[in-house]
Amino acid sequence: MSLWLGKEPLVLASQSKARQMLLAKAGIAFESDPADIDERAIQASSGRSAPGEIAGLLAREKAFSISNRRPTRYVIGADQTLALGSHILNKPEGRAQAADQLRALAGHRHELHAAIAVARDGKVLFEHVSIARMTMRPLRDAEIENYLNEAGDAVTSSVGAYQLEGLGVHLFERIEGDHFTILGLPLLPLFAFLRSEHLLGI
Ligand SMILES: Nc1nc2c(ncn2[C@@H]2O[C@H](COP(=O)(O)OP(=O)(O)OP(=O)(O)O)[C@@H](O)[C@H]2O)c(=O)[nH]1
Repeated sequence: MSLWLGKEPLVLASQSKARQMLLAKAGIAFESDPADIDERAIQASSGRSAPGEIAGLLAREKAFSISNRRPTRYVIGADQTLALGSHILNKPEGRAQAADQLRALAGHRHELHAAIAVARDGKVLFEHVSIARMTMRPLRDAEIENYLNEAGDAVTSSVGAYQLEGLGVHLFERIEGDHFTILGLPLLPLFAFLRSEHLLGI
């Protein structure tokens, strides 16, 4: 018996290499079909400020946008929002912004709100938001520069300018939350839902 029992592969509405890797390593047959939505415009027009609500809204919008053009397919949308107190940070656009973000995060605890939504034929069947709490070490400017020299452009593909499973581990003194939430795809609640839909063989 294979692991994925769906008639057709899952559709992951994401260009995120981390999310694709997590599904692939979990043995799930899927196709990537990134949602081309304007996340910042949707966030701005939503009037929402709570990080979990923003992440949930964007995950739903991504799942909807792909589900409406992939009839009968189970589509996963995901989004991750970083909250430092009441400030919300998005993926840094380049090295300078990554350095600024790390200077702001260093010595403080921030939250990662990771949302998923599963849609089918334009209807949301499941949604969930998980939170991880990340305590970053105090960092001298020289440490930040050294980290950025070593980590390179990869820092712009993550909302906090780090890949925890890589060099990002050096930035932290405490982590509360599961690995999948931190990488942006809470697999445990997602798989519990898919199992309830008899789509998983384990
Ligand atoms: N590899 C890795 N990726 C991380 C980590 N923390 C956050 N991310 C990634 O940061 C990105 C958060 O930005 P999002 O806007 O949610 O997603 P995206 O990368 O734009 O991709 P879409 O799903 O297509 O919107 C996701 O790709 C997460 O996988 C981490 O510790 N390691």
